[in-house]
Amino acid sequence: MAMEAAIVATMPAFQHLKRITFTPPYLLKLQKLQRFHSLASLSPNFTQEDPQRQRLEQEQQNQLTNNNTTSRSSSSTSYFPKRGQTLELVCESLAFKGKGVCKVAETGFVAMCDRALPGERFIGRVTRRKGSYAEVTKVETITPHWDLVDAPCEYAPYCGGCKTQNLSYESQLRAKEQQVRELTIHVGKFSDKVPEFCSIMKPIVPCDIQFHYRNKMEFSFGSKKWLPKELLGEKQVGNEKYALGLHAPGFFDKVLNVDKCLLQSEPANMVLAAIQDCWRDSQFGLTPYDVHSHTGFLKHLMLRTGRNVETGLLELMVNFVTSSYKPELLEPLVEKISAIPEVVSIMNNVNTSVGNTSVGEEEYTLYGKSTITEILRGLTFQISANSFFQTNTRQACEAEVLYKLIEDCAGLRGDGSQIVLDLFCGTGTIGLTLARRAKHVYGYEVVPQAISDAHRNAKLNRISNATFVQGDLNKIDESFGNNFPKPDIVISDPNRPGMHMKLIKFLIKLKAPRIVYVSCNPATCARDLDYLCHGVVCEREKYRRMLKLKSLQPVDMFPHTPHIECICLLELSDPCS
Ligand SMILES: C[S@@+](CC[C@H](N)C(=O)[O-])C[C@H]1O[C@@H](n2cnc3c(N)ncnc32)[C@H](O)[C@@H]1O
Repeated sequence: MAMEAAIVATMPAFQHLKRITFTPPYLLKLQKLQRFHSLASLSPNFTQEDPQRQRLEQEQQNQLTNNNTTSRSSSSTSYFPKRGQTLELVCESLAFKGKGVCKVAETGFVAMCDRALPGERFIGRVTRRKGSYAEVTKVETITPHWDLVDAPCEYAPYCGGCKTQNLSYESQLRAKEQQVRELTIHVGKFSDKVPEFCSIMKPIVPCDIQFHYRNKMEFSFGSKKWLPKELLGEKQVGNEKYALGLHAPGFFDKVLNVDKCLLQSEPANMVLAAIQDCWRDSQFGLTPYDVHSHTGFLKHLMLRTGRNVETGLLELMVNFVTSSYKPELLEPLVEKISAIPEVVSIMNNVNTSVGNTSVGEEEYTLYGKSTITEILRGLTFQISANSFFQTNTRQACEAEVLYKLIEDCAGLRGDGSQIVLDLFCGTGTIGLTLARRAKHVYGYEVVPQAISDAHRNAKLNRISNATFVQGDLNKIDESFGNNFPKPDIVISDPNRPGMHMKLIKFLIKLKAPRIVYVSCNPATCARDLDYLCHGVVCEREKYRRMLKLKSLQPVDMFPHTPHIECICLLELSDPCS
């Protein structure tokens, strides 16, 4: 096995990649016409040349175009509004990243608009052409969307996090379910005309609490405060233009200052308020990092909430990401926040790069311990600053919805005879919860800290039948698989870009009886399901269909945001092959 210790997951280009399935001539024509236009980037991790991304973008574009042409007159094909033109639009549904899919009433012309919600009639201004549709910004609402509710958060109209807070929760769920269904049909190429489709597509599982569910929030320090239009004329002097909060949508260099976030825990809000109260005080000499001049000290503030295993009470990790190691500068902040009883850990990640990442090259403990704990399906997990842990405590840990569904899909017999391969294992949460019923679990993950956490978590829970290996699953070679026995069950839980073609090829060739694909991006999920279930041709080799989609279960892990989690069960179509 040649797994490299590279930390950065990249998506190298694939030459020779094409689908086995037949493309009808009208689509080929359409694709030719649209070759130079592409849909909004799905993920910053994709490179421009990546055929996997290009194909997904093309499919999504076709999806929009196809849906569009079936419900409108032919006049729209020649119609294209100019940049800057205003249009009266009606939003019909929500698409990827929560953008509203909107139409011009007379022509059926499609425009995508951020923050447009289903049912809303509005005036939009064309900002750019994207293939066969336009991107617009909202100028004025004529009639509001259906199922309008008051957004409890004062920042909701501006903040990029909660885009649908003023849409009733039932409507949010409907929109998410519809989006998963559409992507599965149009990108995943699964027919909704076959009788089994209804039993495959499960209704979305709601989250029974819609606020204070996030156990991790990352805020940015910025040298330019983002202001709403009505306050733009106000003069800001000295440190008043500094901000700590969330990036305003579309502005990498402007930060919306926030004093609290309704998605995080109350103690996390206390910490945020305490820092807001003093960090601009000129006597401390603290400066936010400026993304243009690359000067300044404070980059990010990460707040993680866990639970004390003995008492069940909340415990908090505060992580300052700075551009250099100067602990004396952080001392006044450390003194203030360590007085909050829930704060058990204050960390400092030092990141000297000019990039925006919050993972430091060096990590220091400024106060207390270097990890916090959480309880999940009866096991204790220690989580360090940079390790992944499911962000919705309620759905993952308290109500145990997500992990119970994964366990049910894995369907382990429980006689201790089966091998589990846990791809993208993070701190080992899925693998360790399954280890109790398995013979052995093999986990793979790129972040070294997460692998140390996984080892520590196995030990902590007295689990000895689990092996965790650090490596980049985007860079596997032919020898991957030689170091573990053939698995009976594969769990794959990648982050938003989905699986690399190398891994997809490996999984098709592996012929494991069961794959549980856990995804936080229904677009890349649909693409990967298509590859796994319908086959691909890659580097002139054919990888034929081997797997059958048995169930697809959306779970709402992120109320008020556009994100959707899905658990998919795939089984070998012919176990004897
Ligand atoms: C969605 S998380 C899932 C973690 C874990 N399964 C859980 O439920 O806690 C995705 C994980 O994949 C890891 N990852 C991302 N890219 C990777 C790559 N190229 N190779 C291996 N692991 C990767 C991330 O560090 C992260 O821990």
